[in-house]
Order: sequence, then C-alpha cells, then structure tokens
Amino acid sequence: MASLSFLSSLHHTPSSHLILRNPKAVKVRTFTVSFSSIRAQAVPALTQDDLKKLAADKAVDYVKSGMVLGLGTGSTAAFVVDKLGHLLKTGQLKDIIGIPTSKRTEEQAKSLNIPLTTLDDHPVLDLAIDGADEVDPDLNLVKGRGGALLREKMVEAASKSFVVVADETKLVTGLGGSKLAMPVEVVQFCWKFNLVRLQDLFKELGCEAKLRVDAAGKPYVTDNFNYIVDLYFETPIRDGVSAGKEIGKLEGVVEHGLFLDMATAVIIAGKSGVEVKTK
Ligand SMILES: O=C[C@H](O)[C@H](O)[C@H](O)COP(=O)(O)O
Repeated sequence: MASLSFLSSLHHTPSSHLILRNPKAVKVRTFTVSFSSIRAQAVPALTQDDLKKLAADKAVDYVKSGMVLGLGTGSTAAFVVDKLGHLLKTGQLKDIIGIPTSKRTEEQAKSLNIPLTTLDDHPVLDLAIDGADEVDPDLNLVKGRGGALLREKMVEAASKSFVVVADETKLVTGLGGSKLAMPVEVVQFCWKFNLVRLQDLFKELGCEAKLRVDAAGKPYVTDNFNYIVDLYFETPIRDGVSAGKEIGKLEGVVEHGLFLDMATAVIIAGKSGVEVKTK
C-alpha cells in the first residue's frame, strides 16, 4: 500500500512524465505496473466533491509551466481550472495557455485570469484534463452529460496527453452500464428523425433515446447550437468501436459521447484513496 506522497513523487520523476506524454511508452515499461495499480492510504468520510477535488489536485501535478492546456468541462474539471487559476496567481505556474471546451469553462477561466487561445492558433496541445461520466476497464469513456462533448472531443483529440479526473462512481464494467445518458449531439433539423434512427441502431441493447430538455422543458441547445439525444441502455455496449462507427454514419449526427482509446491516464478518487490508471 503506497502513501499519497509516494504516488506524488512517482509522478514527478522525469520518466513518469515522459510516460504520460507517450501512451505507447506506457505499454513497454514494466514500471507502469506499479504506477497504475498503486492505491493511496485510506481517506475517511469524504464527500463526492472532496473526491473530485482530490482527483483534480492530483491531475494538476502533471501541468508544467509553458504548456498549452485543454480545459475540461463539468464539476470535476471545474476544480482543475480553479486550481490552475490559483497556481498561476501565486506564480507556481507560468506561461500556461488554455483552450476551453465550453463557454462555461471559458467564463470560469477568464474569471481566474487564465490566458486562453483556440485550436486555430494552437492545433497541438500538451495536455488536456477533463472529467468523464463513465470509465470502463480499458479507460474508454462516456462523456457529454454536461453537453460539451463536441468541443471536448476536438480539444482532447488534439492533445498529446489526455488525463481524466473522476470519482469512483464513474467506473463501469461496460460503456452505457450506468444506465444514465450516453449523449449524441445532432443538428436541430429533423431531430426526431435521428432520435428514431439512433434508438433503432441499438434496439438489441434495449436502448431508449430521449431529446435532452432544459429546466423549462425546452430542447437543450449546445454551445454549437445543436440538440442532444441521450441514449439509455438496458445492456451495456459490447463493441464501442462499432457503435461509434455506426452512430457516425448517420447524417445529421454531429458527435457522440463515446471517447474511445483517447485517455492517457485516468485518476480515480475513491473512499480508499486515489488511483492512477494507465494503459
Ligand atoms: O459535457 C460534459 C463533460 O463531458 C463532463 O466532463 C462530464 O459530464 C463529467 O462531468 P462531472 O465532472 O460534472 O461529473
């Protein structure tokens, strides 16, 4: 059983930093066995927000001065952005420039004086840090319950490393296994047509498709002026790659919330500690 400080020192070795930046290196280095399976000391009586913050704090260890950073969206990613703002303000980090994955995150980053840029100006990022709605044993994800999936996928796919921060409630044995939404962003035009097609696509998994609505019962509109169809599965998705391909073939579908083979590392905070999972 390793202590949090030991875990922290591991992350700060040059080799572990290298590994994080190069997923292929993770597979060839035996040292990652212990890196990925270390559990920290027990942390009693923590709330879910405490756990999210623990994961966020650990993820920020990977940020170095001068990086171009993807700034995620959601309650867990918000803790990361807060911490970055603090580290910049206190001079512990310098010359960071962020690419926000939503208007919400953009506002938060601006309020913390985090310098921002765009994918147009910085098409390659050093590191993106974001939350997730589901994490499977192979570090595949469901994302987008906060509606930011399109920008998140664009930013995170353009990043050399993608670190996910989550509490242990996000762990599933198969994607869709939480029985909560797997979001699909669709154009507004004839959204029902695509809702029916999406539901039909996963008929065998007992899929129910619903248009996402806001608190007033009106269709939820994304930052990109699209709608979201949420898919609810009775049975988890067996083959995420095929599912993603089939969804992607539907005209009028803009993006889906399956983030497959994208995460470099997943930091999971649970009641028994913080765990860093790498492939
Ligand atoms: O669209 C939202 C994002 O994908 C979030 O990262 C995801 O929903 C997780 O959010 P939270 O950290 O609030 O659970």
